[in-house]
Amino acid sequence: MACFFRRKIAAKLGRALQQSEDVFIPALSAVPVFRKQQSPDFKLSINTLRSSGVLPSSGDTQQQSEELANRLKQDSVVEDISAGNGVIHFKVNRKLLVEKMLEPFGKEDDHKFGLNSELFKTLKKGTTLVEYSSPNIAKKFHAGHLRSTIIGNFIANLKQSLGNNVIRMNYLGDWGMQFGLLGAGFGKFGCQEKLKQNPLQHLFEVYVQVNKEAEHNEDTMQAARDFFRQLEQHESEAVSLWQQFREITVDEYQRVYKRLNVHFDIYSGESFHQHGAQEVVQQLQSRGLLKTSETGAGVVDTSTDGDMSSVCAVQRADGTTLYITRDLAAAIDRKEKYNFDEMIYVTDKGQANHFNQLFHVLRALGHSWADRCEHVPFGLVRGMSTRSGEVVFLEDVLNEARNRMLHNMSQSKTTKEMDDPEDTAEKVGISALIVQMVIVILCSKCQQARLRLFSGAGSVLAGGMRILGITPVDKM
Ligand SMILES: NC(=[NH2+])NCCC[C@H](N)C(=O)O
Repeated sequence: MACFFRRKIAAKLGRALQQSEDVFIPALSAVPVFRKQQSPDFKLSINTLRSSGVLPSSGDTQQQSEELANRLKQDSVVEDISAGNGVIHFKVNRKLLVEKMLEPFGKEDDHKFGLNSELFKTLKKGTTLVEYSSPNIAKKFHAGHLRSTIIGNFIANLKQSLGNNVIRMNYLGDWGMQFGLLGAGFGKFGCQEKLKQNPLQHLFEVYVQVNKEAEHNEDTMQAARDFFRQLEQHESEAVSLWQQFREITVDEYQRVYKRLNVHFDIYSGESFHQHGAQEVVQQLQSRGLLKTSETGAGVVDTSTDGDMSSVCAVQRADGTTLYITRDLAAAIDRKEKYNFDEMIYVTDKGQANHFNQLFHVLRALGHSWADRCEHVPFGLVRGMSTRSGEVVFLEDVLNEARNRMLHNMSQSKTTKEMDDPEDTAEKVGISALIVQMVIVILCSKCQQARLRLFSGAGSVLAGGMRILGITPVDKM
């Protein structure tokens, strides 16, 4: 696409100076996007033209650029031409830019765009399990969860388009002491009516209240411990309350994920792997891999020299298992159930060490497929907030995106009258949210690979972003 515009500008220069357009191509460079909204698209270097003999090398470059710029006229391709210091700036026609960007999409079947290339045909295809989103019941759905949801879904879609059999999994934080607190707190502060009306909000409120009380009330803490013990021993009353919390949460999330066009094949969770976690500890023990730390915790040596300089704790001193122990059991269970060829975990980079340790211990247990497990980390983001305050629920973020778009539409002179502005705002607002996150990944990958942004996919997306007026909130 950049080629098309570069040629057009070169031809224009060729006509003005009565030269072959080819001599101007090396002097024309595309300006990386993301600078300023007002920045030009292409720059012509007067110095390059002087050294290649197109312009005389004597004389003032500033004057040369002004003279040349004055001889050029705007047309249907170039909408603005201006002289800078030793350069001429060109801005191309916005409508044409969009048309050119979208052109390749129209040529092929929408869903097959770019997938008919030889490279893609030779890619190995298999079963890919992608685990993403994975919020914790009764806790905040934070910015990291939102990113995981969008990036994970993007990866899953990409893998699917490439011909893999994709399993989309949500691994809920549905186990642990927080349920002891929630179980104990629900008896005091809970209300079935509110739970039905606004489940996530109500569970969160109960959780916050009971936490506050447990801070200074030992009885509450004891009640929480008791409730969690009852859960671990599968006592029916405790289990049925827990089950209700879980089901209601999953239903609610499913409803909200729909707005993002996100779905999961499986809602798994930490709760499924309590038993497996104990088994993992036993396997570690029987292989002589389980050591006892000074505090009495069960640990695995993950150091390269075998000197315990780095260890992974898998069991508390009281015999209970941890987050990572459940992850070990979950990974083994997924391999047995789905026999994946690769597994991808999408979380913020704060968990990078957790996943390194996870893969390390899996290998130590003889699971060579751990080499085909991958953690896709993304940068941590500052807390999310809406105009009405800090964000707790995914739904608030989506509503905020829609409302801001609705507001922008009402402010814009060019917005035409619409049948259903709310619906349009929903689609454009949520798309902006998604594109904004995806572009950040692509940009960071482009930069890592030292690619210029104004090339290939980067340019299409970055151009689209610029037209939509979206700026990435932060860097990866
Ligand atoms: N298999 C995993 N550990 N996945 C990530 C789970 C994320 C976790 N629930 C959290 O909110 O931090």
